[in-house]
Amino acid sequence: MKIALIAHDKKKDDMVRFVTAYENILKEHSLFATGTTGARIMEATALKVTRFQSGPLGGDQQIGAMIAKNEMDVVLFFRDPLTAQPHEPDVSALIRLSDVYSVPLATNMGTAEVIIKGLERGDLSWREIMETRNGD
Ligand SMILES: O=C(CO)COP(=O)(O)O
Repeated sequence: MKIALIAHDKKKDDMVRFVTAYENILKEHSLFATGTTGARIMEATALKVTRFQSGPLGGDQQIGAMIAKNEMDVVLFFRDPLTAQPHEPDVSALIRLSDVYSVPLATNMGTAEVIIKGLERGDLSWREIMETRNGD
């Protein structure tokens, strides 16, 4: 599965704790991240992450483009609901596209835990089945 990992600045410590706790599950998947989030994850773990631009410089849009091509299976986006973001339109666009393509999206750690446990159990394998069918 292709998984996007994104965290606003005040949520980056939470993201590092999260990926550290679930490193064994995440290492089985292809990971993508916005620039600074990806750098923090790679500093803290042995996970390999494909990094895009930093969020304010277009990283959310790059991940959005993958969603629009149905090339992203899960988005874990630890948003900071208490701080205004200069690139709020990009954040909203990413969330909107996840809904357009029915991509499982967590915007906080509680939901991310549910998704990651579902991922481990195979609850999201329908996405791979759909990809195989669409590729026919
Ligand atoms: O701003 C972000 C998402 O909207 C995250 O970007 P960085 O990971 O580069 O900090």
